[in-house]
Amino acid sequence: MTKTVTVTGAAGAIGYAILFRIASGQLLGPDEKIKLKLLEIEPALKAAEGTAMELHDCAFPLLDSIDITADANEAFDGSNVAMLIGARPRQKGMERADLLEANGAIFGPQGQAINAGAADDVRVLVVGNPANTNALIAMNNAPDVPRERFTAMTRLDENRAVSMLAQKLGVGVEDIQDLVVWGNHSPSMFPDLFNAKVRGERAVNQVDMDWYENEYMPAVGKRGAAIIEARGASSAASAANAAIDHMRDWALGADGLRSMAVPSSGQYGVEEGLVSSFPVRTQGGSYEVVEGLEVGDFAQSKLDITVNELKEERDAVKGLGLLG
Ligand SMILES: NC(=O)C1=CN([C@@H]2O[C@H](COP(=O)(O)OP(=O)(O)OC[C@H]3O[C@@H](n4cnc5c(N)ncnc54)[C@H](O)[C@@H]3O)[C@@H](O)[C@H]2O)C=CC1
Ligand SMILES: O=C([O-])CC(=O)C(=O)O
Repeated sequence: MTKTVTVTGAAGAIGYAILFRIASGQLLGPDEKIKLKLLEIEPALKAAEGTAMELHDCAFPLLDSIDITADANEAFDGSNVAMLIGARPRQKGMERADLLEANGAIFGPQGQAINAGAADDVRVLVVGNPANTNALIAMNNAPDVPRERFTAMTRLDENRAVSMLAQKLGVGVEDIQDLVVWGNHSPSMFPDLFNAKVRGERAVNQVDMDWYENEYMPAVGKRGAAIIEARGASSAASAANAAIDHMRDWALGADGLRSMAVPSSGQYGVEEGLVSSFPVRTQGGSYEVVEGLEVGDFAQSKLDITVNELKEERDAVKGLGLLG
């Protein structure tokens, strides 16, 4: 079988880190041939061509073809997997509303192009920030695509949370299960140690609450900023890795609870339609939000903060007329 995988922002840092992994079979497994469609803005097309040359030079047996375009309709035509990575970064002096508007101008038309031409089984992952709200915009501009096909990435936050907890407790990352991050991909996100387990035991019982709230939560939430501070550029290889994890688990299934930002149908009191990170289980090419997990007063208060932020972002883009 052959699948069409569209990658936007293909000439960017995450694009460079993800394309080789996709073409080598790490996204959809060893039996799926890949047609790559790379979407870039005009000035970056040449750089995307350079990356395509290197992809050819790897002689990946699974790589069927590479198309490069600045036309969203062409890029999403027949797309089975759409990785929306390219976005407008915040620049100096840019207000939050300007950033939302600039990204609306990208994710609105991309949603329309997905609506017009993607394959019936298209699965969309938005990585470009603000990821949850960009996914909301794309979803609202694609009325014929089932809403649950639009997701945003909080897997990097989950992976960071797992790694930091493993280091704190001196255990392996494989000893930690079901560590889910809720809400927005922003410093307000909530890494949930109440439902997470370390070697089968409740994680929250193995840490100090003061460390959890005042060290761990901010460290997970602000890890992106810490990487920018250290590297002089935002996370790229780890973001690409998380995007592969997200999409592979969705397409091929995985054990345990995972974090995915998906449109709410009202679970856990999160307003319907908001794209919020939830605990999900993936199986057979689909995911479901796992209901009935413990959400005590502490967790609820943190969830309220991050979901309120999502509502504010939603109201802002709605006010700008970006929701179709
Ligand atoms: N959700 C998450 O956990 C994470 C999200 N990010 C976000 O991912 C995005 C990409 O990051 P990088 O690759 O490091 O940025 P980058 O600036 O290196 O690359 C972005 C690329 O997108 C392209 N682009 C801009 N507008 C486009 C459009 N309309 N269509 C197609 N391509 C377009 C640019 O030309 C550029 O090549 C950023 O918004 C970043 O904040 C980064 C890390 C983690
Ligand atoms: O802050 C950024 O631009 C990058 C990001 O989302 C992260 O590393 O979590």
